[in-house]
Amino acid sequence: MTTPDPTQTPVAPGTIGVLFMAYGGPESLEDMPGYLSDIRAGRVTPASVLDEITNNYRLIGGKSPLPEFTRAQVDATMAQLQKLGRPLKAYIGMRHWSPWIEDAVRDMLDDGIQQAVAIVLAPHYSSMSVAKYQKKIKAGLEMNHGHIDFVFIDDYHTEPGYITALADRVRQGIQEFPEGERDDVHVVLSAHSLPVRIKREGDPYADQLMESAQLVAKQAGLRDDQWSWSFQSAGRSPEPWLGPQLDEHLTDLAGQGVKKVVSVPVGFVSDHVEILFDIDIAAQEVARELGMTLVRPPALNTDPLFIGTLASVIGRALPEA
Ligand SMILES: C=CC1=C(C)c2cc3[nH]c(cc4nc(cc5[nH]c(cc1n2)c(C)c5CCC(=O)O)C(CCC(=O)O)=C4C)c(C)c3C=C
Ligand SMILES: [Fe+2]
Ligand SMILES: [Fe+2]
Repeated sequence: MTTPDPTQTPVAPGTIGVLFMAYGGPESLEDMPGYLSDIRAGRVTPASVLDEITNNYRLIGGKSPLPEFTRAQVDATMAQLQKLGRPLKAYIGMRHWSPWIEDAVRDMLDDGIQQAVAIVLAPHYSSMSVAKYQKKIKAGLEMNHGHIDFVFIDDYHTEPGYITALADRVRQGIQEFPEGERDDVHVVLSAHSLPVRIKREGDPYADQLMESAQLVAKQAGLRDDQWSWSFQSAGRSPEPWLGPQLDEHLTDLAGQGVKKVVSVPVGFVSDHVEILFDIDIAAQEVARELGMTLVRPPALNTDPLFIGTLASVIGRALPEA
């Protein structure tokens, strides 16, 4: 066995780290108590909530597909970035499960990375989402007594490739209905809810979502009365969360005579429980009970336009050569 030379860094000098961060997801049902404990910041998860969420994951295959989609998105984005001819190395860090952001930062320090770009696989900024990922990077640096010059990408919610990819999804969803019925289809754009208090605190999240939604609707050529906004997947805490929630919203739409719905979540960039359970199972059931047909086109995942967006945003954030 060879002893590693401590003076030899494993990456070429000048290599820039690209840290991709995502929410993280359980790899098996046994992970659920630990995963929920991290999301709930150590607060005990009531048994009924643990059972309910574990069952939701059971219904989508017993694990989260998010880690695999994240890896595929990272590989595809790095393949695009390679064309720039710059020395880059990708790292993946999750906020709520392994591989943890703090561990990715330690790996970067071990590799001798001095400059890096950090991006969250979530296009909209909030103090309760993107800011928390960035805080974890800082914690990782402190924990390991290291320094890396990070460029933080805060948001990319108006990027043309991202908007076009979503507008394509909207059109794809509408085309699932017979030609003569398409004028009656109503599009519901949505994103993860957050507690209402973020609005009082001046958080840009809700405004950024609305900007994305308006751009998508315009690009998809929707009439103003042909689309609407809804939040989804509110957490189980007693404080008020941003609404309307998807189930209430579908009920309202049904009351207005809407029978055909296309659901496009604009805040999520890959398939995970908030889409596969909250929309494909829970919202579908509500729609069925209301006599509606609900179509949910595929998530962005490795859509080339979305991957091109990630590569372009990261490329622009790279430090000067
Ligand atoms: C913009 C903010 C959030 C995004 C995006 C988000 C994505 C996301 N969430 C889950 C799974 C769960 N989230 C849960 C709670 C929860 N989520 C957010 C915010 C975002 N989540 C908050 C503020 C909270 C509440 C935390 C708390 O302190 O209670 C939970 C726990 C159960 C619950 O409260 O519903 C789960 C599970 C995934 C998979 C996901 C994907 C990107
Ligand atoms: Fe969450
Ligand atoms: Fe959630």
